[in-house]
Amino acid sequence: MSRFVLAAGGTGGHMVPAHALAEELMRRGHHVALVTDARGTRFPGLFENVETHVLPAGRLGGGPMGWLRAGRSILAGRRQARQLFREFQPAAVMGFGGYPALPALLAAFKAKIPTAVHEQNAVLGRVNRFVAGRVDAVATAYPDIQRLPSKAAMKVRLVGNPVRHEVLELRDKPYPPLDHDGVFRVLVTGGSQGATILSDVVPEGLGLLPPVFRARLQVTHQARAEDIERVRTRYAEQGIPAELATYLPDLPERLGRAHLVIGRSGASTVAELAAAGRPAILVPFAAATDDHQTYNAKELVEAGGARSIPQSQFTPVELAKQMQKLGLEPEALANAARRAKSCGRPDAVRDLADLIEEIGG
Ligand SMILES: CC(=O)N[C@H]1[C@@H](OP(=O)(O)OP(=O)(O)OC[C@H]2O[C@@H](n3ccc(=O)[nH]c3=O)[C@H](O)[C@@H]2O)O[C@H](CO)[C@@H](O)[C@@H]1O
Repeated sequence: MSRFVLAAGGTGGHMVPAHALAEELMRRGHHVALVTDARGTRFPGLFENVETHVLPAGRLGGGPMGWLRAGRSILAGRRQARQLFREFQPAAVMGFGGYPALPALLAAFKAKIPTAVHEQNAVLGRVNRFVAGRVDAVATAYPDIQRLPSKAAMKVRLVGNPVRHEVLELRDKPYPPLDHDGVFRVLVTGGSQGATILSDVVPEGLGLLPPVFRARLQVTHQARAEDIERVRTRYAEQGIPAELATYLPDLPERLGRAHLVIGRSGASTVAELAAAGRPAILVPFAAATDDHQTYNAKELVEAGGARSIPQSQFTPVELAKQMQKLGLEPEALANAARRAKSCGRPDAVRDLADLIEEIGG
């Protein structure tokens, strides 16, 4: 039995994989403490049974004054983290990105505690890039990782992104039955926030498909609250049955029934498509840092499980064209589903837990 500290910034993208690892480590009989910021304590159902420490954390950048402020709060955070480590005596510290991970990792370096980071995206994030040269291991979600400092190249361990067990269970179920003339289910999702561009383009794009195919469509579309009524009207005008929601708590179940997904390529969405094996048309969020969503989509695209359309070229005509290129026939789609599934990494949590045990051992 060992003691481990997980340090993660307060957004879902960082907290969800950290939580999955915490559960696995506790299942293995270890003690776990979480270091995060105030936002990190506001995820219902996450880390409720885990000792949680909130540290001050400064954002990097923002001009000389910004750096000064960040420097001060990082130093204060590092002091608190060192105090925590003296009491908790962790065997290893793992960071998941986000600013609150930084003071904890800096404190671990100073105390000579073994460290690792996990990167959810295909481009190393700011904090992970900053510490990559000093940590003992860099766990990645994709085989090809951008902006990795060369001195960290030897430390990389490909593990994948943990996904919810409801999604993992889809891996053992077949691609949903699809007849040449049966219902065709499309799931449209813009990530945790929804995406207006999907609302503007998808109803029109689906409306451009051949009428016999259009008649088979059944759409679930997750949209931003301000877009919902407009999108509902657009589907109704196209004669396409569509269910609209701002957030789908039962997304895994809907993913299980979907024949095709149209969505953003946030780290978790991509991991879920690969875990479940669902073909997709992806529209990477153009303003994402270092264009990381384009890189996130790359593995699925290269495997033949998805097609990616740059946001600047995402028009109804292009969507209809890419859907036809992916193939709308049951055989082509089942084939794309298999290819997507080949990118899945269902053992991500196990491999992450093995890694932290190894560096802390
Ligand atoms: C705009 C932005 O900065 N996005 C980033 C954010 O993505 P964001 O959090 O928006 O998107 P992700 O794809 O990573 O995760 C979305 C998660 O929400 C779930 N879901 C979504 C909609 C819904 O109705 N129901 C539901 O359960 C999905 O199943 C998935 O698990 O963090 C990711 C991980 O760092 C990054 O890759 C993204 O670039």
